[in-house]
Amino acid sequence: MNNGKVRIYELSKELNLDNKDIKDLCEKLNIAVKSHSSTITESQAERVRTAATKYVPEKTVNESVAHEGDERAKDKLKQQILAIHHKQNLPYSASQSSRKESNSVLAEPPKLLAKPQAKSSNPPTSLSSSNPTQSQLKQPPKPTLETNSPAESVEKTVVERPTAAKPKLVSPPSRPQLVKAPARDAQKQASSKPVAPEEEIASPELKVATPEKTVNKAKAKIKSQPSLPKLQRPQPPKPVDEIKEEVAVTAVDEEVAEETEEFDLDSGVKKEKKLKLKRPDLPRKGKTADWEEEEEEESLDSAKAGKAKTANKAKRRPKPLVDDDDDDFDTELDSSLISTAVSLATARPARPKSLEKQPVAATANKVKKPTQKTEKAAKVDKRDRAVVTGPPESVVLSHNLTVRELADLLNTPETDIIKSLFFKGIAVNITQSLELETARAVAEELGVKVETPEIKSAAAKETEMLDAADLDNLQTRPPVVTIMGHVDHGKTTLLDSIRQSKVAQGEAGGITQHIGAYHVDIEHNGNQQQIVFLDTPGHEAFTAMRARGTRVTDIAILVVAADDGVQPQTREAISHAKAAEVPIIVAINKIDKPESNPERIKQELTELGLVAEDWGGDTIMVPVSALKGENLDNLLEMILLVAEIEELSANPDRLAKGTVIESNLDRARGPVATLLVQNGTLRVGDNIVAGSVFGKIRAMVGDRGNKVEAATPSFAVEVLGLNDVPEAGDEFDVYPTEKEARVVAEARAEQQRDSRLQQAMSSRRITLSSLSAQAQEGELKELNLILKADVHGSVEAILGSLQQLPQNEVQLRILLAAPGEVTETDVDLAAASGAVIIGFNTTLASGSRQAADREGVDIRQYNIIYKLLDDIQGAMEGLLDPEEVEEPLGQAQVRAVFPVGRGTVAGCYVQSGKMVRNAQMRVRRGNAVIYTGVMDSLKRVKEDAKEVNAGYECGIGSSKFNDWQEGDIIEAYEMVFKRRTLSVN
Ligand SMILES: Nc1nc2c(ncn2[C@@H]2O[C@H](COP(=O)(O)OP(=O)(O)OP(=O)(O)O)[C@@H](O)[C@H]2O)c(=O)[nH]1
Repeated sequence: MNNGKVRIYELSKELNLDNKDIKDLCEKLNIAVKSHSSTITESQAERVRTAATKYVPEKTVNESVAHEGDERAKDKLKQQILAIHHKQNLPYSASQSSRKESNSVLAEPPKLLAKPQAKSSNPPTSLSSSNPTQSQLKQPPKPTLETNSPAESVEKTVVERPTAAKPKLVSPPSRPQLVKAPARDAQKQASSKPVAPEEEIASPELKVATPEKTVNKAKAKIKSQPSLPKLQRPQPPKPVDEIKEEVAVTAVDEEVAEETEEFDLDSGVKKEKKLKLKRPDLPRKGKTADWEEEEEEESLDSAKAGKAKTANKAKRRPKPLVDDDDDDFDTELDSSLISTAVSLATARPARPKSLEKQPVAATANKVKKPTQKTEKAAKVDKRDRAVVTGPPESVVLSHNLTVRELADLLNTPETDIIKSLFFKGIAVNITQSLELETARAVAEELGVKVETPEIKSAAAKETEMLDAADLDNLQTRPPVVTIMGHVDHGKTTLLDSIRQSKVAQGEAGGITQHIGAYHVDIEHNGNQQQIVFLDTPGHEAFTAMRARGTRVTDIAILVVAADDGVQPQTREAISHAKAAEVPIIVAINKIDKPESNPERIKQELTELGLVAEDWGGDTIMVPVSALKGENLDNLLEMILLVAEIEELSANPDRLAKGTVIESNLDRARGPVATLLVQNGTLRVGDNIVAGSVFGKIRAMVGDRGNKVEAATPSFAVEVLGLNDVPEAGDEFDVYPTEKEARVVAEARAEQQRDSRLQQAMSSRRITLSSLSAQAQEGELKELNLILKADVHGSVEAILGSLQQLPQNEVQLRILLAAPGEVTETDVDLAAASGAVIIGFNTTLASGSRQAADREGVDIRQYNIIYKLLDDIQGAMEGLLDPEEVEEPLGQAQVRAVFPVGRGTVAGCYVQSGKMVRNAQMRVRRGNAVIYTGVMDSLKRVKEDAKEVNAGYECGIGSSKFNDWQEGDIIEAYEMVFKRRTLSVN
């Protein structure tokens, strides 16, 4: 209804008659109408309604509907015919014209294809069921909803599987899930949104190939499945204002119309209004002006439809939805309708991946080249949507994704993302994969909050080392044990004691610096058994390494000093072991000390969930003295006992695989790595790939410096022959042939290079851009560093610690961090970038010292991490601008005021400190400061004085202040510059 005017087609629906019938009636009643979209007055409409009660429509039943053989409601058929007529008309004629126009015959079928889907997805049951009006209303104005619609359309299509009986080709797909989630919430609600499985999305492609077949299939399916149209009812309405706005901008015309129709169908309310949004589906002759423009477009579109119906649609899309009943939008119904449109617009990403799987794309494949028009139209479409919707508030990023996927996720045109990356110095194309960090940077730049799924503890065992094939040939293997615990609780001493050697004595600063692996032979139950110990460092900076140690370990020994109790790293060790689901044995150490209190330790551990066996729990706790070697046998017994329970096994008769425990570049021997064999047997001559490093094992060295020919499961060996230094923590595999191994290594190296480059570029650019504002304000300082250390583990640990330093005012830039000697190249880099070189436990290659002297490069060498960190922090503080602070000098009281010339002088008594000529002074009267300025003159008796100390009288004057009063207090002070320390805020 519309300003007292009624359109013919509205009336036809209202009266459940064909437009033609209404036109006939009008003719009989002498009411002039041109077409179904013509309007008549309400009174004329009333006459038509009256006449219609007696009117018997001359209807011919369309064959295609007749096929359906649904004789249940003949009057319904009328509507169905109408619907089918419309539905098929458009695509058919479009494809016809396309055939005539071009050879791209395949361009059209997708629409047919899309239709059956759309149909099937929508609630057609209602069409064939009891409500004729509904069936009529269900006819979609255009079948091309999917053609240029992105993912959601596809999803929707798939989700809403064919359910109904007949008019499947007609019904537009409904989008209940889209309606639910207005744009910004779309991402958040992703989980609740039905997602079409890939294969289902792909199904349209298959159908494209054989449209008729598909249609038949769809029909068959539809017939066999009674449907539930009600389930697809549009969801909660959106605020009207918002709706209006979005509709006006996006003009999601046809989709809106279709949605509207569906809503009408289901709700049975306000159908006229919605129908107005709908494109009329009858042949258009003598249309009213309202329709002419669109009609014209449509004919044009039809003429080119063979290329892409989507193009037509997209072309029309920007056109605002102008209808004479705009003012009707404030109805509840229309709100719902628009909310559908909004969801479509917002939930639809710019160009979803799934778009490729849609009919059009599928067709494009066949036609070789998709029509430019389609693409262009799709772009226009995207732009429109982007304008309207914008990115969501937050997204969840869990893995690398392509530019296109990111664009989808962020609801942002791909071009914007490409542009953003370009400005970060990263040139990408739409299909290029982006690192998680890069994607995060882009998202954050768009103001989108990025959430990452909880990061799995580094300690978690990630890879199963056993394959199914190994199960037939499993043999017991020694347990791999990690000793963990707080600094100085006696880990190294314990291991040392067990090994009967003095490992602890050789350590710099008394701290274990990197993982070592040691084998211990023990007699157990009359058999010689072995335990492999991984010695992990205790300093908290080595958390990452400790986590890694846990990842390869079978049993964790938690050392707790009985005289110290549970400490932060004790807790941390427990959480690592728990994350890796590794059984824990507690060694309560230092029981030889008089102040030791094992029971207190048990109590503290109970609070952390480790309850001793003798306290009724299931955690084995063994009191030991590592220093005195007390009770160590018991501890080892317990380890073997737990190992037995764990049934540790591996298959030694296969090519080895395992984990790199440690690695470094040895000047004499080249890259060296300590490998823990976790399955199979590692042999000299094996072709190995560790991470992305290829190697042919030249030699293997055991933990006692002995040459080893083969290393069976659970054994750790140092290997030589790698062509580079692998990363500690990398897994390694042996390949049957060198060629195979090389190919794998090269592929991985390539991948890593790309990823590193991208990461480096993005982080660098991001740092620069995010810091540029501060730099402009002169607040930002940078300290460039080059870090060289003995092994990877140390590099990681130092980097981890450096990250902890506050960097809000001075930014640390690590230009290079790698294991190895400090080389001349490092010096060159430092000279070029004004960096300081930090060497940790490493030496200087020949020539680098001279180069450093020549270039004026500072090389600092350390072997204790605390010292290194202190120095770096000091250097950073040195870069801070000194702080200007007030330093009080003294206080004086005005006892008398003397006129001198034109001014006055205050006769004072210095109460504390001293008064200093030309110092700053503050004059207080009561609580108020009445003057702040410089003490221009200071006299002692009548003589000028530089300073007057406490307990003396003096005269104080200022050229700018004469208003002295008895009782005033003068505070003298000076401003001094003080070196600042780094603060967290
Ligand atoms: N009295 C006594 N002292 C011990 C015992 N075990 C270790 N210590 C002493 O405790 C100190 C630290 O021992 P370490 O073995 O270096 O401790 P750690 O846990 O390996 O230390 P980090 O490597 O720094 O993590 C040394 O002085 C040891 O002699 C023990 O059972 N009894």
